[in-house]
Amino acid sequence: MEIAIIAHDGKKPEMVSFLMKHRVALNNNNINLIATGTTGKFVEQAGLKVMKCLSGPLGGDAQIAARVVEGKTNMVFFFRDPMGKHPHEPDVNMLLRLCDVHNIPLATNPATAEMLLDHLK
Ligand SMILES: O=C(CO)COP(=O)(O)O
Repeated sequence: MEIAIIAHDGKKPEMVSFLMKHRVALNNNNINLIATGTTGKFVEQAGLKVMKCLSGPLGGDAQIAARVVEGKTNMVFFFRDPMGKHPHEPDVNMLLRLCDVHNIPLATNPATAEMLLDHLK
């Protein structure tokens, strides 16, 4: 199973600590992580294996949206910063919309992501 992980800058530390907390569940369920570029770097530095796309503003959200459409990504954890403005907001909205179009579970905060992971156990 493939889970896409994306975090805006203000949420990257939260994403890393979320993944570290759940690394055993991620391993046990054979989950492959894919991430936007900078989120992926943070996660790699924490010692986890992750496939990296381009950075979000350079099209990383769009690359992940394409994987959702193609049926390659099964779940998306997108920790958005509700306080921030982002130049690539249209890409972000496209990804969220396509998750709904294709009925792909989407968590925009750690509490929801935890519930989705619990469901896999
Ligand atoms: O901007 C993002 C999502 O919209 C995240 O991209 P990065 O992981 O490259 O910072």
